[in-house]
Amino acid sequence: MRLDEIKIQNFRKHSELIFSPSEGINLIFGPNGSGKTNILEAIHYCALTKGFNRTTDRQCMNFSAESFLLKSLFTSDTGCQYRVHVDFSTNGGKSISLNNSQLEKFSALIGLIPCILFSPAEITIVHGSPQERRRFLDNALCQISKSYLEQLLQYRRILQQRNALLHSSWDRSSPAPDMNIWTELLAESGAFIIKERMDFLDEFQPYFSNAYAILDTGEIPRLTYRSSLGKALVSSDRAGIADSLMHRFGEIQHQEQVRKQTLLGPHRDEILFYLDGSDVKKYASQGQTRTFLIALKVALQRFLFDKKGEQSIFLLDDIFSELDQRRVERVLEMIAGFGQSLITSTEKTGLSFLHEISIHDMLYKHGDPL
Ligand SMILES: Nc1ncnc2c1ncn2[C@@H]1O[C@H](COP(=O)(O)OP(=O)(O)OP(=O)(O)O)[C@@H](O)[C@H]1O
Repeated sequence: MRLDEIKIQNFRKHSELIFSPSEGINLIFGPNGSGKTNILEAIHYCALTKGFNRTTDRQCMNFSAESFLLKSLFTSDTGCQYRVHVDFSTNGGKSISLNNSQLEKFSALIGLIPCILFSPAEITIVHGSPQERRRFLDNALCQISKSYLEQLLQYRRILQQRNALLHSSWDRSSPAPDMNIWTELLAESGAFIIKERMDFLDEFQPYFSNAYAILDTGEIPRLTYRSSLGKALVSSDRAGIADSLMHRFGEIQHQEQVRKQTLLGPHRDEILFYLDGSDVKKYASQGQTRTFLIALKVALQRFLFDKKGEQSIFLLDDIFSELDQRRVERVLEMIAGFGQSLITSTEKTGLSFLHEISIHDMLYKHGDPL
């Protein structure tokens, strides 16, 4: 997949900007605060329907505007063209269209335009709460599999219903009458998610070990899934996981009624990151942590390609300040010739294999309306 063009109107710092990146590695350079990251975020919006981290649509709207508009054109490796328009206004909310058809569900876009982000803020994947690591895993899986995305949305709906039921049941000595139905639905949907996540980590591990070994030698990295079922998870097939969940829900029924929330399931699971057997979150240096993160992302690029047969667009924010020169060179070697990448930097590098473009040359001046 490659981005042919993006037109940006009233998004973050940019009132009007046009950018037509080349194939290969594009380096966007400009001074601090000139809006380079804002451009990557706009591309992220068009590919994955939202900005970075947990920013809201409103935060992305230019301070002096009432709306923003992003118009993008992507071409797949097989030559299919996708025109994605994202429109947000304070009155009308957000709408997204694909090839001029309004999307009823934004999730329909997920997976169509594979896109991977590496940014300094993403360090929360390693240092943040378990939720951040689950999000990394879910985002990767949702780009690979539509059924995973649908099941995840379904699971969230069931969880919400079950929690509402736990919350509303006034009689704590016995469960609400239809609680069992919701528990069964949750166990079934949860088992699907747990199984997919465990399979993903098994398959992804060699990709990750390879990428890490290219960036840093010596340590052995490992990714492990820790289910909230703990030792109660006795089987790794889907039906077995569902049985284990049902059994355990029976055991913790009283606890759940007292705490009024669902205490078990993929929303409580954890992904652990290790280097030579030590927890990365607790023991790794800053440099090791960043290397771990970039290895995760580069590995994901290869993994998505093998799964989907489509190259991902790689957005790399600020790698020059995040990694030392040797690691940056290795990353560039790994991504060169492998799809389209967009990198931000305050300086030109002069490297011949990069397409270097100043942010000032993208600012819209005169001509056709955006
Ligand atoms: N909603 C918004 N409206 C207007 N300006 C905004 C908005 N959100 C962020 N900005 C401005 O965008 C600028 C930051 O842009 P960005 O992070 O893209 O810069 P950058 O070129 O990547 O900088 P650096 O090199 O320091 O990483 C800041 O000046 C910030 O005030």
